[in-house]
Amino acid sequence: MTGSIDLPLINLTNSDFDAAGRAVLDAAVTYGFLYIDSRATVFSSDDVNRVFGMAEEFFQLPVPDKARYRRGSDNKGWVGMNVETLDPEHHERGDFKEAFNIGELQDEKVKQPLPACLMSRETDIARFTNLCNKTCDQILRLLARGLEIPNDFFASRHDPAKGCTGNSLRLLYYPESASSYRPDKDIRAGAHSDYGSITLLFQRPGQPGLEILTSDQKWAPVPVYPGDPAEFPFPPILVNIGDMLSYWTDGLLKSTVHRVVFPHSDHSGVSSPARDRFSIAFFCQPVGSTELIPVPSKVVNDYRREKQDVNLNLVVGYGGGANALDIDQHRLTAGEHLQSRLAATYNTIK
Ligand SMILES: O=C(O)CCC(=O)C(=O)O
Ligand SMILES: [Fe+2]
Repeated sequence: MTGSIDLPLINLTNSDFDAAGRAVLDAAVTYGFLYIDSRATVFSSDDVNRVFGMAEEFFQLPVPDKARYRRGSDNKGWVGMNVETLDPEHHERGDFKEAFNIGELQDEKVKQPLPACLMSRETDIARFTNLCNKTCDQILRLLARGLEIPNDFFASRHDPAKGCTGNSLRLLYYPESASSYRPDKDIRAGAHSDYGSITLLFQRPGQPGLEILTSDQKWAPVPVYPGDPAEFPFPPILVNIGDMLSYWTDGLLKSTVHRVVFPHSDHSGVSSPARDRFSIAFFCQPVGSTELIPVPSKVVNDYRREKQDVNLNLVVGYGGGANALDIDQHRLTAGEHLQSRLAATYNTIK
Protein backbone atom coordinates (compact mmCIF):
# COMPACT_ATOMS: atom_id res chain seq x y z
CA MET A 1 0.00 0.00 0.00
CA THR A 2 1.09 3.52 -0.72
CA GLY A 3 -0.20 7.03 0.08
CA SER A 4 -3.44 8.12 -1.53
CA ILE A 5 -3.20 9.32 -5.08
CA ASP A 6 -3.83 12.84 -6.40
CA LEU A 7 -5.88 12.36 -9.54
CA PRO A 8 -6.63 15.32 -11.81
CA LEU A 9 -9.90 17.19 -11.27
CA ILE A 10 -11.44 18.15 -14.61
CA ASN A 11 -14.05 20.79 -15.36
CA LEU A 12 -16.11 19.42 -18.26
CA THR A 13 -17.57 22.84 -19.01
CA ASN A 14 -14.18 24.48 -19.63
CA SER A 15 -14.76 26.84 -22.56
CA ASP A 16 -11.28 26.03 -23.89
CA PHE A 17 -12.19 22.73 -25.57
CA ASP A 18 -8.64 22.00 -26.75
CA ALA A 19 -7.19 22.51 -23.27
CA ALA A 20 -9.92 20.35 -21.71
CA GLY A 21 -9.29 17.64 -24.34
CA ARG A 22 -5.58 17.63 -23.55
CA ALA A 23 -6.28 17.46 -19.80
CA VAL A 24 -8.69 14.52 -20.15
CA LEU A 25 -6.32 12.68 -22.49
CA ASP A 26 -3.37 13.29 -20.20
CA ALA A 27 -5.26 11.86 -17.20
CA ALA A 28 -6.42 8.86 -19.26
CA VAL A 29 -2.87 8.13 -20.43
CA THR A 30 -1.17 8.70 -17.09
CA TYR A 31 -3.65 7.23 -14.62
CA GLY A 32 -6.65 5.85 -16.51
CA PHE A 33 -8.65 7.70 -13.81
CA LEU A 34 -9.83 11.27 -13.21
CA TYR A 35 -12.41 13.20 -11.23
CA ILE A 36 -15.10 15.32 -12.79
CA ASP A 37 -15.73 18.49 -10.85
CA SER A 38 -19.22 18.19 -9.37
CA ARG A 39 -19.58 22.01 -9.39
CA ALA A 40 -19.81 21.92 -13.19
CA THR A 41 -21.82 18.91 -14.31
CA VAL A 42 -25.30 18.22 -15.66
CA PHE A 43 -26.16 16.50 -12.34
CA SER A 44 -27.61 18.20 -9.29
CA SER A 45 -27.01 16.72 -5.85
CA ASP A 46 -30.71 15.79 -5.81
CA ASP A 47 -30.28 13.69 -8.96
CA VAL A 48 -27.49 11.75 -7.28
CA ASN A 49 -29.10 11.50 -3.86
CA ARG A 50 -32.35 10.19 -5.28
CA VAL A 51 -30.57 7.21 -6.82
CA PHE A 52 -28.63 6.51 -3.62
CA GLY A 53 -31.94 6.72 -1.74
CA MET A 54 -33.59 4.09 -3.91
CA ALA A 55 -30.50 1.86 -3.65
CA GLU A 56 -30.66 2.01 0.15
CA GLU A 57 -34.31 1.05 0.06
CA PHE A 58 -33.76 -1.83 -2.32
CA PHE A 59 -30.81 -3.39 -0.51
CA GLN A 60 -32.72 -3.29 2.80
CA LEU A 61 -35.35 -5.64 1.39
CA PRO A 62 -35.33 -9.21 2.75
CA VAL A 63 -33.20 -11.59 0.66
CA PRO A 64 -36.17 -13.59 -0.73
CA ASP A 65 -37.67 -10.36 -2.08
CA LYS A 66 -34.42 -9.43 -3.80
CA ALA A 67 -33.92 -12.98 -5.04
CA ARG A 68 -37.04 -12.65 -7.18
CA TYR A 69 -35.04 -10.24 -9.33
CA ARG A 70 -31.88 -12.34 -9.52
CA ARG A 71 -29.42 -11.56 -12.34
CA GLY A 72 -30.10 -13.55 -15.49
CA SER A 73 -28.00 -14.33 -18.57
CA ASP A 74 -28.76 -10.80 -19.85
CA ASN A 75 -26.70 -9.48 -16.88
CA LYS A 76 -29.70 -7.55 -15.52
CA GLY A 77 -30.99 -7.82 -11.97
CA TRP A 78 -29.80 -8.54 -8.47
CA VAL A 79 -26.40 -10.04 -7.65
CA GLY A 80 -26.25 -11.43 -4.10
CA MET A 81 -23.42 -11.55 -1.57
CA ASN A 82 -20.35 -13.56 -2.69
CA VAL A 83 -21.81 -14.23 -6.13
CA GLU A 84 -19.59 -12.17 -8.43
CA THR A 85 -15.85 -12.82 -8.27
CA LEU A 86 -14.04 -9.96 -9.97
CA ASP A 87 -10.63 -11.47 -9.27
CA PRO A 88 -11.08 -15.26 -9.37
CA GLU A 89 -7.31 -15.86 -9.54
CA HIS A 90 -6.73 -14.41 -6.08
CA HIS A 91 -10.07 -14.97 -4.34
CA GLU A 92 -11.90 -18.24 -3.96
CA ARG A 93 -14.86 -16.59 -2.37
CA GLY A 94 -17.04 -14.13 -4.29
CA ASP A 95 -16.98 -10.40 -3.55
CA PHE A 96 -18.40 -9.16 -0.25
CA LYS A 97 -21.09 -7.04 -1.88
CA GLU A 98 -24.50 -6.96 -3.50
CA ALA A 99 -25.42 -5.23 -6.74
CA PHE A 100 -28.42 -4.45 -8.87
CA ASN A 101 -27.84 -4.06 -12.61
CA ILE A 102 -30.22 -1.96 -14.68
CA GLY A 103 -29.82 -2.52 -18.41
CA GLU A 104 -30.17 0.00 -21.20
CA LEU A 105 -33.53 1.82 -21.17
CA GLN A 106 -35.70 2.16 -24.26
CA ASP A 107 -37.86 5.25 -24.73
CA GLU A 108 -37.21 6.18 -21.09
CA LYS A 109 -38.56 2.79 -19.94
CA VAL A 110 -36.70 0.15 -17.97
CA LYS A 111 -36.79 -3.15 -19.89
CA GLN A 112 -36.63 -5.62 -17.02
CA PRO A 113 -38.70 -6.54 -13.97
CA LEU A 114 -38.15 -4.14 -11.08
CA PRO A 115 -39.30 -4.26 -7.46
CA ALA A 116 -41.82 -1.58 -6.45
CA CYS A 117 -39.24 0.61 -4.69
CA LEU A 118 -37.35 0.98 -8.00
CA MET A 119 -40.30 0.80 -10.40
CA SER A 120 -41.96 3.74 -8.68
CA ARG A 121 -38.79 5.75 -9.46
CA GLU A 122 -38.54 4.84 -13.15
CA THR A 123 -38.59 8.53 -14.13
CA ASP A 124 -35.66 9.28 -11.80
CA ILE A 125 -33.76 6.28 -13.19
CA ALA A 126 -34.39 7.47 -16.75
CA ARG A 127 -33.28 11.01 -15.90
CA PHE A 128 -30.14 9.75 -14.18
CA THR A 129 -29.12 7.43 -17.04
CA ASN A 130 -29.72 10.24 -19.56
CA LEU A 131 -27.40 12.47 -17.55
CA CYS A 132 -24.82 9.67 -17.39
CA ASN A 133 -25.03 9.23 -21.16
CA LYS A 134 -24.62 12.97 -21.68
CA THR A 135 -21.58 13.04 -19.41
CA CYS A 136 -19.98 10.07 -21.19
CA ASP A 137 -20.66 11.76 -24.52
CA GLN A 138 -18.82 14.89 -23.28
CA ILE A 139 -15.86 12.82 -22.10
CA LEU A 140 -15.69 10.77 -25.32
CA ARG A 141 -15.65 13.99 -27.37
CA LEU A 142 -12.88 15.45 -25.24
CA LEU A 143 -10.82 12.28 -25.59
CA ALA A 144 -11.27 12.39 -29.36
CA ARG A 145 -10.16 16.04 -29.35
CA GLY A 146 -7.08 15.12 -27.35
CA LEU A 147 -6.30 12.30 -29.80
CA GLU A 148 -6.74 14.70 -32.74
CA ILE A 149 -9.44 12.64 -34.43
CA PRO A 150 -12.96 13.83 -35.37
CA ASN A 151 -14.77 14.88 -32.19
CA ASP A 152 -17.57 12.37 -32.74
CA PHE A 153 -15.31 9.37 -33.51
CA PHE A 154 -16.11 7.61 -30.22
CA ALA A 155 -19.41 9.34 -29.46
CA SER A 156 -21.01 8.20 -32.74
CA ARG A 157 -19.98 4.59 -31.98
CA HIS A 158 -21.83 4.80 -28.67
CA ASP A 159 -25.04 6.10 -30.20
CA PRO A 160 -27.94 3.87 -29.03
CA ALA A 161 -29.79 4.77 -32.25
CA LYS A 162 -27.18 2.59 -34.06
CA GLY A 163 -27.77 -0.57 -32.00
CA CYS A 164 -27.67 -1.96 -28.47
CA THR A 165 -24.75 -0.72 -26.43
CA GLY A 166 -25.09 -2.89 -23.34
CA ASN A 167 -24.77 0.24 -21.16
CA SER A 168 -25.53 -0.62 -17.59
CA LEU A 169 -26.37 1.30 -14.43
CA ARG A 170 -25.23 -0.57 -11.36
CA LEU A 171 -26.28 0.07 -7.79
CA LEU A 172 -23.68 -1.33 -5.39
CA TYR A 173 -23.88 -2.12 -1.71
CA TYR A 174 -20.93 -3.22 0.39
CA PRO A 175 -22.20 -4.10 3.87
CA GLU A 176 -20.29 -3.27 6.97
CA SER A 177 -18.48 -6.50 7.83
CA ALA A 178 -20.87 -9.13 9.18
CA SER A 179 -20.26 -12.32 11.14
CA SER A 180 -19.54 -14.19 7.88
CA TYR A 181 -16.69 -11.78 7.05
CA ARG A 182 -13.26 -13.43 6.91
CA PRO A 183 -10.45 -10.85 6.73
CA ASP A 184 -8.05 -13.36 5.16
CA LYS A 185 -10.51 -14.31 2.41
CA ASP A 186 -12.88 -11.43 1.79
CA ILE A 187 -12.57 -8.36 -0.36
CA ARG A 188 -15.36 -5.95 -1.22
CA ALA A 189 -14.57 -5.99 -4.94
CA GLY A 190 -11.61 -8.00 -6.22
CA ALA A 191 -8.94 -6.43 -8.42
CA HIS A 192 -10.14 -5.95 -11.98
CA SER A 193 -10.20 -3.60 -14.92
CA ASP A 194 -13.55 -2.47 -16.28
CA TYR A 195 -14.79 -3.98 -19.50
CA GLY A 196 -16.40 -1.08 -21.32
CA SER A 197 -15.28 2.28 -22.66
CA ILE A 198 -15.63 4.48 -19.61
CA THR A 199 -17.13 4.07 -16.16
CA LEU A 200 -18.66 6.84 -14.07
CA LEU A 201 -18.53 6.16 -10.35
CA PHE A 202 -20.60 8.06 -7.81
CA GLN A 203 -19.51 7.75 -4.19
CA ARG A 204 -20.88 8.97 -0.88
CA PRO A 205 -19.17 11.17 1.69
CA GLY A 206 -17.39 9.16 4.37
CA GLN A 207 -17.54 5.86 2.45
CA PRO A 208 -14.08 5.36 0.89
CA GLY A 209 -12.56 2.05 -0.18
CA LEU A 210 -11.55 2.30 -3.83
CA GLU A 211 -7.88 1.64 -4.59
CA ILE A 212 -5.99 1.70 -7.86
CA LEU A 213 -2.90 -0.23 -8.88
CA THR A 214 -0.20 2.30 -9.72
CA SER A 215 2.42 1.83 -12.44
CA ASP A 216 4.90 0.68 -9.76
CA GLN A 217 2.43 -2.07 -8.78
CA LYS A 218 1.35 -0.54 -5.46
CA TRP A 219 -2.20 -0.07 -4.24
CA ALA A 220 -3.12 3.60 -3.80
CA PRO A 221 -6.37 4.62 -2.05
CA VAL A 222 -8.50 7.06 -4.04
CA PRO A 223 -10.11 9.60 -1.71
CA VAL A 224 -13.82 10.30 -2.12
CA TYR A 225 -12.98 14.03 -2.37
CA PRO A 226 -9.88 15.36 -4.13
CA GLY A 227 -9.85 18.37 -1.79
CA ASP A 228 -12.02 20.07 0.80
CA PRO A 229 -15.46 18.38 0.87
CA ALA A 230 -17.07 21.71 1.78
CA GLU A 231 -16.25 23.00 -1.71
CA PHE A 232 -18.32 20.42 -3.55
CA PRO A 233 -22.12 19.94 -3.73
CA PHE A 234 -21.55 16.16 -3.90
CA PRO A 235 -18.42 14.02 -4.30
CA PRO A 236 -16.77 14.53 -7.69
CA ILE A 237 -17.61 11.80 -10.18
CA LEU A 238 -14.75 9.38 -10.59
CA VAL A 239 -14.19 8.37 -14.21
CA ASN A 240 -12.09 5.48 -15.38
CA ILE A 241 -11.06 4.14 -18.73
CA GLY A 242 -12.16 0.56 -19.48
CA ASP A 243 -10.62 -2.17 -21.61
CA MET A 244 -12.39 -1.22 -24.79
CA LEU A 245 -10.91 2.27 -25.01
CA SER A 246 -7.57 0.75 -24.15
CA TYR A 247 -7.84 -1.80 -26.99
CA TRP A 248 -9.05 0.92 -29.27
CA THR A 249 -5.98 3.07 -28.63
CA ASP A 250 -3.48 0.21 -28.58
CA GLY A 251 -2.94 0.59 -24.84
CA LEU A 252 -2.26 4.34 -24.91
CA LEU A 253 -5.28 4.96 -22.68
CA LYS A 254 -4.90 2.94 -19.51
CA SER A 255 -7.55 0.54 -18.32
CA THR A 256 -6.25 0.65 -14.77
CA VAL A 257 -6.75 -2.20 -12.33
CA HIS A 258 -8.72 -1.25 -9.22
CA ARG A 259 -10.45 -2.87 -6.26
CA VAL A 260 -12.62 -1.99 -3.26
CA VAL A 261 -11.36 -2.81 0.23
CA PHE A 262 -12.70 -2.58 3.78
CA PRO A 263 -11.59 0.54 5.67
CA HIS A 264 -7.91 0.33 6.63
CA SER A 265 -6.24 1.11 9.90
CA ASP A 266 -4.71 4.57 9.79
CA HIS A 267 -1.02 5.09 10.53
CA SER A 268 -1.62 5.26 14.29
CA GLY A 269 -3.09 1.79 14.10
CA VAL A 270 -6.63 3.03 14.72
CA SER A 271 -9.18 1.47 12.39
CA SER A 272 -11.62 3.73 10.59
CA PRO A 273 -15.13 2.92 11.76
CA ALA A 274 -16.60 0.02 9.82
CA ARG A 275 -19.42 1.33 7.65
CA ASP A 276 -21.57 0.31 4.78
CA ARG A 277 -20.49 1.62 1.41
CA PHE A 278 -22.89 2.47 -1.38
CA SER A 279 -21.75 3.40 -4.84
CA ILE A 280 -23.34 3.83 -8.26
CA ALA A 281 -21.46 2.81 -11.37
CA PHE A 282 -22.49 3.63 -14.92
CA PHE A 283 -20.75 1.42 -17.47
CA CYS A 284 -20.67 3.03 -20.89
CA GLN A 285 -20.09 0.73 -23.83
CA PRO A 286 -19.89 1.06 -27.59
CA VAL A 287 -22.59 -0.38 -29.85
CA GLY A 288 -22.05 -4.19 -29.74
CA SER A 289 -20.92 -4.59 -33.37
CA THR A 290 -18.14 -1.99 -33.05
CA GLU A 291 -14.71 -3.40 -33.95
CA LEU A 292 -12.00 -2.56 -31.45
CA ILE A 293 -9.31 -1.67 -33.92
CA PRO A 294 -6.75 1.06 -33.29
CA VAL A 295 -8.19 4.51 -33.96
CA PRO A 296 -6.76 6.54 -36.86
CA SER A 297 -4.89 8.94 -34.62
CA LYS A 298 -1.38 10.26 -35.08
CA VAL A 299 -1.05 10.37 -31.30
CA VAL A 300 -1.85 6.62 -31.13
CA ASN A 301 0.43 5.83 -34.08
CA ASP A 302 3.34 7.68 -32.49
CA TYR A 303 2.74 5.79 -29.27
CA ARG A 304 2.66 2.46 -31.11
CA ARG A 305 5.94 3.22 -32.83
CA GLU A 306 7.56 4.22 -29.57
CA LYS A 307 6.26 1.06 -27.92
CA GLN A 308 7.75 -1.11 -30.65
CA ASP A 309 11.06 0.71 -30.33
CA VAL A 310 11.39 0.16 -26.62
CA ASN A 311 9.61 -3.18 -26.69
CA LEU A 312 7.50 -2.07 -23.78
CA ASN A 313 5.87 -4.84 -21.80
CA LEU A 314 2.29 -3.99 -20.97
CA VAL A 315 0.91 -5.14 -17.67
CA VAL A 316 -1.63 -7.91 -18.01
CA GLY A 317 -2.35 -8.96 -14.50
CA TYR A 318 -5.10 -8.86 -11.96
CA GLY A 319 -8.54 -9.82 -13.14
CA GLY A 320 -7.31 -10.17 -16.72
CA GLY A 321 -7.66 -7.80 -19.58
CA ALA A 322 -6.09 -4.52 -18.62
CA ASN A 323 -4.40 -3.01 -21.66
CA ALA A 324 -3.98 -6.46 -23.22
CA LEU A 325 -3.86 -6.14 -26.97
CA ASP A 326 -2.75 -8.17 -29.88
CA ILE A 327 -3.78 -6.32 -32.99
CA ASP A 328 -2.75 -9.20 -35.25
CA GLN A 329 -5.39 -11.34 -33.62
CA HIS A 330 -8.96 -11.59 -34.79
CA ARG A 331 -10.64 -8.18 -34.63
CA LEU A 332 -12.64 -8.24 -31.45
CA THR A 333 -16.01 -6.55 -31.35
CA ALA A 334 -17.26 -4.68 -28.30
CA GLY A 335 -20.05 -7.25 -27.82
CA GLU A 336 -17.65 -10.23 -27.96
CA HIS A 337 -15.32 -8.63 -25.47
CA LEU A 338 -18.13 -7.90 -23.02
CA GLN A 339 -19.47 -11.46 -23.20
CA SER A 340 -16.08 -13.04 -22.60
CA ARG A 341 -15.36 -10.85 -19.57
CA LEU A 342 -18.76 -11.47 -18.01
CA ALA A 343 -18.36 -15.21 -18.51
CA ALA A 344 -15.01 -15.16 -16.69
CA THR A 345 -16.39 -13.10 -13.80
CA TYR A 346 -19.35 -15.35 -13.15
CA ASN A 347 -17.37 -18.54 -13.69
CA THR A 348 -19.44 -19.71 -16.62
CA ILE A 349 -16.47 -20.55 -18.85
CA LYS A 350 -16.25 -24.30 -19.34
O1 LIG B 1 -17.88 0.48 -5.90
C1 LIG B 1 -16.84 0.88 -6.35
O2 LIG B 1 -16.23 1.77 -5.83
C2 LIG B 1 -16.21 0.32 -7.58
C3 LIG B 1 -16.98 -0.74 -8.26
C4 LIG B 1 -16.27 -1.24 -9.45
O3 LIG B 1 -15.11 -1.02 -9.63
C5 LIG B 1 -17.02 -1.98 -10.47
O4 LIG B 1 -18.17 -2.40 -10.19
O5 LIG B 1 -16.48 -2.17 -11.57
FE1 LIG C 1 -14.58 -1.45 -11.67
